[in-house]
Amino acid sequence: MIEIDRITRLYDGKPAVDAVSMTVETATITAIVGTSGSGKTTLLRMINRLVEPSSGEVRINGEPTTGLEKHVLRWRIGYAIQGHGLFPHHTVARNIGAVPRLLSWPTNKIRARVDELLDLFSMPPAEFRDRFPAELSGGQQQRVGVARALASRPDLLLMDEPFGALDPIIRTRAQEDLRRIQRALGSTILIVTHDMEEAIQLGDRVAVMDAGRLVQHGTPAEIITRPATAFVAEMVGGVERPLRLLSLFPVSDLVEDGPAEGAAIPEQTSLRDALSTCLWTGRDALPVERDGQRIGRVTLDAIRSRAECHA
Ligand SMILES: Nc1ncnc2c1ncn2[C@@H]1O[C@H](COP(=O)(O)OP(=O)(O)OP(=O)(O)O)[C@@H](O)[C@H]1O
Repeated sequence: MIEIDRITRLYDGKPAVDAVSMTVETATITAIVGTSGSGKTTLLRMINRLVEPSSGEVRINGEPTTGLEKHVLRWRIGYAIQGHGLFPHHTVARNIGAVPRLLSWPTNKIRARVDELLDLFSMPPAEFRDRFPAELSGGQQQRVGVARALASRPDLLLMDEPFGALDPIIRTRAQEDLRRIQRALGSTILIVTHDMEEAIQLGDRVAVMDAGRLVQHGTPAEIITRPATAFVAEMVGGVERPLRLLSLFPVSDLVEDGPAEGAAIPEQTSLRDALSTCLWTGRDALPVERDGQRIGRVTLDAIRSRAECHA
């Protein structure tokens, strides 16, 4: 568990981050979202002490970060940034194994960890281990950057706009990969983004920053249905709120008995995609299946009631 306790950073007497407190549970993703200049990067960098707090403290599993040497802290906290920051003259394997090597892991353990991570990121080790960063696509470089940050099994992974440079299709893939890998490894991740869509897709919790303050911290559904301030409501976006809400839930939440015509959809389909299918095919109910077996239906009416944000 990571506890951020009334952490503040002043520049020229003015707070860039103003008494922010937040608890991050182990094995979850928290997305910090806010407009430019709201203090997201400063908050993130105070956690690994790239920026020293003016006041307040951060505790990792109960231990204040001020009690740890900075280099030890950097090993325990992975850091991935936009533009990946790979060493250009080192192979993929050396890049990923950089921190484990500093920690004097045995060579075979480093190699096994590098291969495990490359497999998880869908980059076959035999093909990619010995390449140099310049021989990779932008998306592959970004994956190696994240793999490197995860290599030593850090207590926490900090990510600052890691997908900012990727085109929209690769970006969606990268988000899905991160979610899958985070679940597989049980990693604890704090990710900074200015994109609310990314925050609600990726975060178990979303933390909204405005002018250095944490204005709301909750589940994506809470942020969408009960925005704490006008600023949060604006960030979530008026007309898109119902669709964003529907994207968070699978069809299995609303399965009921009853007739429905046409092709079935899998139960893990999002309600947003089910709505699109209803509208696109002109049906007001869709059969739902699990492992190829029909388990019931979902209706347009049920989807519509779930989409109500009560704004
Ligand atoms: N080293 C510094 N010296 C003076 N002011 C700074 C410094 N670093 C950040 N600031 C100020 O602190 C505020 C928060 O900056 P920060 O980079 O944390 O915001 P951000 O939310 O990450 O923005 P962006 O999305 O544009 O990166 C800004 O007003 C910025 O100008």
